[in-house]
Amino acid sequence: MEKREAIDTWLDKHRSVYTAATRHAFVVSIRDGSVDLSSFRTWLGQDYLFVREFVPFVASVLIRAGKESGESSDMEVVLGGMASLNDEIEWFKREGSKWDVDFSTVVPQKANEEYRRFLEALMSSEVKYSVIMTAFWAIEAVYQESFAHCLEDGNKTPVELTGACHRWGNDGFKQYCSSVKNIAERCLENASDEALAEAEDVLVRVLEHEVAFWEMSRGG
Ligand SMILES: Cc1ncc(CN)c(N)n1
Repeated sequence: MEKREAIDTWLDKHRSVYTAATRHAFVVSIRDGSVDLSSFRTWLGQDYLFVREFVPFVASVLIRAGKESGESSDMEVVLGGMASLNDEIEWFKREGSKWDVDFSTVVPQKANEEYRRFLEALMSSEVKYSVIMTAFWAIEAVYQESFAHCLEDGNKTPVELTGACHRWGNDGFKQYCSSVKNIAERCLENASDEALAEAEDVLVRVLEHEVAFWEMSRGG
């Protein structure tokens, strides 16, 4: 296998789960305007909790990028992601008021808890840098691909939801995801067969968690 293209090779191999994660019925319903607003509110509350758990995960990626990468630009890319998470949390708070979602009363649902436990396990120092970077890319890329789809030509996305779509569907976020992917690909190029197998497994598991997260938002 051409290691440089590991991620794209895996995406081809696991195309059905990748499509399930990036073209989920919940996302498609935003794009075609049929979205159930109570599902959107559920997603908003649950994702706010997720993002708060995601911050320590990204902090651990940042530390690893600073210590292990050998490339100073890795740390800058992750730091950019950290800065946008700060804005994201402020955005969630504004949206919570707008949609009347009181985050202090939101209880994490099973899919959210399971995703959190998965993130915690990835924060272990035992997990290889190439594996954690692959996971990090996949988590961000699913949102980028999903919400960009809601902004593509022919969309009927309700105007009050376009803010969410622009948050992850904008070109700057796409560029950031591409930078994270380049880091992951560079690491995978030099990875052992064992690390490659772990990275592929983690990639699929991220996609499965993302599908479960959308399902949960729809009340599934
Ligand atoms: C579930 C989930 N996955 C990814 C992201 C993008 N940081 C998010 N906000 N929520």
